[in-house]
Amino acid sequence: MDGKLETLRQSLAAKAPYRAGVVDVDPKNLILFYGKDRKAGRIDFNDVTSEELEHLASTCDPATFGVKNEDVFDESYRKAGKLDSDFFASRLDLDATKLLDMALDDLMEGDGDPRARVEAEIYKLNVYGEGSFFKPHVDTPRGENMFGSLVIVFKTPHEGGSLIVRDHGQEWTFDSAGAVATHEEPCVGYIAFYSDVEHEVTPVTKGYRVTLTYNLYSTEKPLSIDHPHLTSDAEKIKVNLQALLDDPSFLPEGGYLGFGLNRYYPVPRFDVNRDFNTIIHNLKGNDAALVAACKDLPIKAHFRAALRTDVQLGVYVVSPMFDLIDIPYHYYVEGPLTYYLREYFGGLVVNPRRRLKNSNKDRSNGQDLPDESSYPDDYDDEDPRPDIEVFWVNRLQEHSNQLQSPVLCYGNEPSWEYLYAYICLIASIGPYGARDAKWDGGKVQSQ
Ligand SMILES: O=C(O)CCC(=O)C(=O)O
Ligand SMILES: [Fe+2]
Repeated sequence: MDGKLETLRQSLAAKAPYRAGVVDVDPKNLILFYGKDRKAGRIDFNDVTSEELEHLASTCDPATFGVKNEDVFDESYRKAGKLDSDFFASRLDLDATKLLDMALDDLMEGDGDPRARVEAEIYKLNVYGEGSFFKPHVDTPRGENMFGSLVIVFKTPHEGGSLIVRDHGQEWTFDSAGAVATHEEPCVGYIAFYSDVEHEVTPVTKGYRVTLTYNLYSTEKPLSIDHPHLTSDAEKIKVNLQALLDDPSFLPEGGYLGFGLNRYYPVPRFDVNRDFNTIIHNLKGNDAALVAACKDLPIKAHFRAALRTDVQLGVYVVSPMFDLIDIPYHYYVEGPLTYYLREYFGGLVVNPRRRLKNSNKDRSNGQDLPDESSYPDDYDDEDPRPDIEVFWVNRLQEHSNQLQSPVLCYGNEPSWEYLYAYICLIASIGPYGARDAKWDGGKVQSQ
């Protein structure tokens, strides 16, 4: 059973969250117009002088960024020039370059033409002179369907200004300056990444780095999850999950499986009755593959937010959108948060950590989210009994107790409308031999 579980876990692991490269561009498309008054400037990136780049840089405003809902100017965090989209027009034709087709093939899961499901909206022009940079941040979500960001780097003489992307403890560096410098033909560098991924721009050490940023939205046509044509990743997950379900020693009486999703999803901040199941249309990468696999198996799965309300006591899974950050202070002083989550927000206690009676000693060996499902007789009566026991197939992320991780507070735009929620998938399975059982999640409403 352990071997099968490990194989399944491996197939669920997050894939690289970005795609970068260089594409040939028709030289006619490398023209940029810009200006904030009646007299517009024009730059031809096929043959650009440093005086022209200096003029473009001097037309820019100092770039600000968002810390929570405040627009902040702080050159120790972000030093760059920017132009809002009203003040420039690029002749670059994204579709003609085919770069989105290449990038999205990897980033989107599901059948059909990924390009047809994505809209790219021009966002800003940035100019990084010598000593400019942007420290680690996560792009601010501007809608539930925003799933990615795209940065285009023009071929100008410059050094430094690499994009570093960090995800699930891994780090990747894209030296866009080097990549465009060594490409003979007229070209641009590009990097597309999921917008919930942490990234930074290292200091430019020479010349001017000019970029265009785009927001990537998924359009009306989501992946056809109801009749999924399983991609090879989804097929792998399905086969591995099936093997586990076919094992008589795995949850012989049936129960709940929990899957921590790999990515964060934007949810409207103020909609407390949010049904998380709408994220199904915007799933990214292996999260989409997992859901497609579940749809193809006798598994009833539902999205929930997981909040670790008290490090000692375990996890609450709440149904509607719930903004932990905005919980009034008196909730904490008048009673345990768990009570409110349970009474008012449809929260369920999941696998509280075990403590010995009359002792604060933690029996779970420091494991935050224990997999075992037995409750011993010496269970501390003051700890809440679980509403449901969940077998976590893969562990929830470290920061699952916060709907926003610290780095998520640094965005590229102040916004309080959407926030990235950490969502998990809770699935019910029947006993061995009859896995096709009905969802029976206690207070969890089936959708
Ligand atoms: O200009 C770049 O390379 C990236 C800029 C960025 O990360 C942003 O504007 O959010
Ligand atoms: Fe960014």
